[in-house]
Amino acid sequence: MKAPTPRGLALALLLRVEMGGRAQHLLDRALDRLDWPERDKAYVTHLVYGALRRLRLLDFLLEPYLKAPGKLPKEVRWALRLGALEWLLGKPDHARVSPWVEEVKGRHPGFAGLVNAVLRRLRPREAPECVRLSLPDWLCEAWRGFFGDVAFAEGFNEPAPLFVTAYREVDLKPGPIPDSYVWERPKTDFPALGLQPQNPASLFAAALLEPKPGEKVLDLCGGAGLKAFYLAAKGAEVVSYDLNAKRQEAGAKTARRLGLRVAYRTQDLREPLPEKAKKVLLDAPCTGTGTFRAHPELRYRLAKEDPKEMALLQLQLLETAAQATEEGGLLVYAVCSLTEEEGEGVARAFLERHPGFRPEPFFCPLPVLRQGLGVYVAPQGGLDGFYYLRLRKVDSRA
Ligand SMILES: C[S@@+](CC[C@H](N)C(=O)[O-])C[C@H]1O[C@@H](n2cnc3c(N)ncnc32)[C@H](O)[C@@H]1O
Repeated sequence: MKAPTPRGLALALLLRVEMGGRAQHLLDRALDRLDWPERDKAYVTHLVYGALRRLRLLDFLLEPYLKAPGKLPKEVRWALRLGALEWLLGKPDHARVSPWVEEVKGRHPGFAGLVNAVLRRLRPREAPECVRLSLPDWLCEAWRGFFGDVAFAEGFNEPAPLFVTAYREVDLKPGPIPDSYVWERPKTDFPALGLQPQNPASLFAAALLEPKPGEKVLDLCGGAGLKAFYLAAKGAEVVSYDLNAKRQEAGAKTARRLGLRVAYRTQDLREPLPEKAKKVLLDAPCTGTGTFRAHPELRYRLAKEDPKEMALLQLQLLETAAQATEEGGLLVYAVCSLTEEEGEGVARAFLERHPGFRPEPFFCPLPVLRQGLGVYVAPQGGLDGFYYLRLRKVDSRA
């Protein structure tokens, strides 16, 4: 069988994303197995992420030249989108058109002429803002209403630096908060170097608990325990709870490799916990609208009702977290989402029912998109969008 070209691999991966796969996972798996030069791997990544991040805009640019784009063979449609992406990014015709025509010739020869003609005819076209940002209209409008402006979403289209949290002394470029660094080499066996890939906005949720040596901390919805690693490294005694035992097993392995002690317990957190602590972190499941940079396909899969539905689960989990917080203690609620419902909406509903908790102010060293009861972090400079609410339990009777 003919070895795939980087363009051919990008086409194949995009077809799999269209069938429901996750781009990041598919790319990692495919590229790990290939001994291609880094340049070629980076090109595949650039094409896959680029096409998904600008999908609505690419379809808008192609629209005047295609009668029924939905009826084209899927590979032809992706080849057109990728050719349009390279046009948008300023690649000259001679380096852009014939390579995509060749890819199509090998798969659907009858469409090679069409691809050639369309890619040569592309012209600038003024797109509405939500199309330019490749956001679904419902989310774009909700963001415009809540944040006043949606321009921040352009941050999702920036290339993502790879951030790592360091559990050893390292000589790397510092990230935007302590313990966070930028990894500028090819991916590697990170735990062997005392490193854990982690977005600084995610790390900051754990830092907000200000963990002290010997303190007991509950890490709720801890998943593999990425935030638990940080808390344990600061000397806290961490118990990490999650529903997903498989994720926890993988986390326990990484914790051992990093030389950190984390206790894992598997439980559905809609049920009360058997223990309490002065410090509790709830990193709740969410719609992930702050992670469109790393997961560009997610935006096309969400429905308008999802944030509201997710907020109901988040409130239930926050109830468990509140009960597990000792009087005088700190409770941090975090989500990697930027919707009103999952952030301020949850905060308002929770505080109405729990007058014994009050928001505990904090300084946010990351770019702030909006501040209310909690803080929304802007997805800028490679940061994921996040919402944090820090609460103090002042009276356990109320
Ligand atoms: C945002 S992720 C957590 C990421 C993790 N804290 C980290 O830093 O890597 C949300 C987690 O909530 C867990 N989860 C969802 N519903 C749950 C439930 N009812 N009870 C316990 N965990 C749940 C998921 O398994 C997932 O690991």
